[in-house]
Amino acid sequence: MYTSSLHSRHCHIQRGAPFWRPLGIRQKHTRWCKMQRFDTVRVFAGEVLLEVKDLEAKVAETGQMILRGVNLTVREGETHAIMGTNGSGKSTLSKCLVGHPDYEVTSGTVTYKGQNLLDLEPEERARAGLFMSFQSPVEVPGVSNSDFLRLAANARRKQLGQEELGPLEFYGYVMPKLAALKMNPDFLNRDVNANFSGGEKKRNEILQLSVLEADIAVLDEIDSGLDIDALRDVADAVNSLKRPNSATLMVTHYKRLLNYVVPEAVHIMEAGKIIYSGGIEVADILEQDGYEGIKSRMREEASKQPVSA
Ligand SMILES: Nc1ncnc2c1ncn2[C@@H]1O[C@H](COP(=O)(O)OP(=O)(O)OP(=O)(O)O)[C@@H](O)[C@H]1O
Repeated sequence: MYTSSLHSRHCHIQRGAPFWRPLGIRQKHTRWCKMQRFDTVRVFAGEVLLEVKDLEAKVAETGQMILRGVNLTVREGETHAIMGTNGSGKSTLSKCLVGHPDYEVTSGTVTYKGQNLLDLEPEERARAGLFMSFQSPVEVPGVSNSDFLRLAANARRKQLGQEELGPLEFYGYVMPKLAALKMNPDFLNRDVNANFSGGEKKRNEILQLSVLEADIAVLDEIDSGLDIDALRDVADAVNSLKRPNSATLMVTHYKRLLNYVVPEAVHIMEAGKIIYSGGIEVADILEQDGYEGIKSRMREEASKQPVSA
């Protein structure tokens, strides 16, 4: 267990708890925690990895506005889940983060490890440790998975100042990763995603994440189309790839993924904005009462807010 998760337990504040308990693990974090009034969102010590502020974006071709002011802060060691109705903009947000050319950011900022992410080309973002798994990964006939993965891994290693891997060295590097993901080594010889089943494509996405050793993994519906065993394998793999200084941002419709990859924060998107955030209980409300349950919780909380003079 790493420090941040240990600390998160100490920092898990229940509504009505009389006082903060001094924690003494990391003074800086303690001070930061004391400034916050969190309910059940767990708080971590890590530095801010990704900060999205007032992000607005449109479809480049049609000009249709999709994101209408997204705010999100992700710290090292955290896992966040983004949920929301179909068409609310979850995938668009993910794709804007990786610089997908279909979208144009019209205002707002995205800071990643202190630098302006929006200034970077998509491949620079990937080399800097930002990874996105797509809902429908593309097939690349004629390019073997091993060549593709080795090229991607070497680009990232170069960025990190590490030695590039030759074909044999790469084999030694990737085999334990395949084993950890319970993937057949045949995956390496097949063309990228070509004729892969839906579940195989999802596993292949996670293999890419594992090979790239990304610092922030944006996983768009990584659970869709998986049977229960595959869901567990993929979730185990995602958990095993977490590091104290990395973070995971998962888009999902279903609580079942969050039973395995437990997030510190769950955000609800609607009409291009995050309208509500909380802890895992948000996913529970959604599962039990749907989006009306979230709205009713929002109304309840609003009614408890003191009316300003
Ligand atoms: N490239 C595009 N061209 C045209 N419209 C788009 C494009 N990308 C997204 N949209 C539109 O933007 C809206 C948001 O789409 P997005 O895929 O981000 O939603 P989502 O929340 O991920 O939905 P789902 O849960 O169904 O995957 C939708 O109305 C969609 O039709």
